[in-house]
Amino acid sequence: MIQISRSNTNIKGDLQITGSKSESNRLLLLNQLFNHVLKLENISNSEDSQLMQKALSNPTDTIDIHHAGTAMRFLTAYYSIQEGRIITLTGSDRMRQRPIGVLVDALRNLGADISYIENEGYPPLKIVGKKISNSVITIPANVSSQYITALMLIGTQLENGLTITLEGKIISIPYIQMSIQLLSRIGVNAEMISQEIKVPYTPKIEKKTLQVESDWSSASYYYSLVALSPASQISISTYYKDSLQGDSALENIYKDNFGVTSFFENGKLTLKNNPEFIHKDTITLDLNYTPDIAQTIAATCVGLGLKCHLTGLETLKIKETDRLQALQNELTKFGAIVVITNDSLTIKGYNIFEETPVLATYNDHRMAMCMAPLAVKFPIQIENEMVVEKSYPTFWQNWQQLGFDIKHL
Ligand SMILES: O=C(O)C1=C[C@@H](OP(=O)(O)O)[C@@H](O)[C@H](O)C1
Ligand SMILES: C=C(OP(=O)(O)O)C(=O)O
Repeated sequence: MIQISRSNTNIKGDLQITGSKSESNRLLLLNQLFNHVLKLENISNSEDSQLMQKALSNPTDTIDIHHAGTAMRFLTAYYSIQEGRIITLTGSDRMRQRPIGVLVDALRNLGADISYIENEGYPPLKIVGKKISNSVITIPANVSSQYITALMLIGTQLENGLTITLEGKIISIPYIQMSIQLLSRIGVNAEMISQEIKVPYTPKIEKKTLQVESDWSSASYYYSLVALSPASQISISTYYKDSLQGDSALENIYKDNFGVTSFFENGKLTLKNNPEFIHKDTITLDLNYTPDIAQTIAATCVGLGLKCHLTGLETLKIKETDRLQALQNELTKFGAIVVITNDSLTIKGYNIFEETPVLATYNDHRMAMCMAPLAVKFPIQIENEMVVEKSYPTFWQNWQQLGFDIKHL
């Protein structure tokens, strides 16, 4: 457990943030599918990307991808088409509670041989790799976009390509668009028209060097910190205004709601607080396109004592933890009156709270990181702080660089 505090809000800093784990895990898998012709720069040093890399070079028949959702979903599709390999694909206790039935059903309909080792619909899986010849599939799009990306990535290898029809509400759309754009960058002309995605069979791609942009979800913690710190200015690299990552919506969300201005110059993103900004009484946002920054935004509201009504959060229950329940539990420790439903979180007001809240992290990196900015307001304690490794292993070092006092208790 750590205690994190600081004595002033005059925060200045210049940090290098690791590559996007979403871009990295897609490109690592694509590189494997295309015989390593891609040279990948600024690959994420996150635990999830390391697990992906290790899995892809692991010749054994049992692969444990721990908490890494993208790795679990993308590798399920990948091993399904590895002819002659039989794999047990497993993960952490939490991964065994994160549903995968929608993807398994789709792959089975394409002809894959996958069975459940313990509970129907959940990892661990036994996957018998085989040649898949079907090329048309319909899949519900309202549970996780990762299932759709997983199918798109292997679609490049199917001899008739793959046409995916999306059923129902499409959630986390920017992650599907990221997959289309990355495929396009390596020369695969995938397209999405309305509820249909087409991925052409692509036997081979050209050699190419690709630079992974730094992780925008990780940038959210600096947006929050600057929002809470009147005299602050923080620069983070390497980010571009024109991003593949949906969480780059942070630029507008924090400008319009919290008075944080973003300046882009030569890959450096500088965040400045506007002390004249007049906050709304209640922040209202639909975060369906950006589920991974919901925790950050809720915590920013608490730091500023603002009410909020955040919607589009139906996927939060099946992430690293039930994030809606976890947020309610933890934000209440700051006096927030929090109401949650299946897909929303509302802060209705505040009670007085006791000093130095002790915050639980639920094996969820983002529960630790979203709370850290609140330490500019009051000292906080965070349990199991190393959960951050899942996406951002140097998080606490970076906060020390910014002048935060971090004591191990
Ligand atoms: O494709 C991806 O890289 C991701 C998609 C999103 O998941 P869902 O589609 O399950 O919302 C997001 O929350 C996750 O962190 C990464
Ligand atoms: C939901 C996340 O990751 P995953 O689903 O890949 O485990 C996340 O990083 O917030």
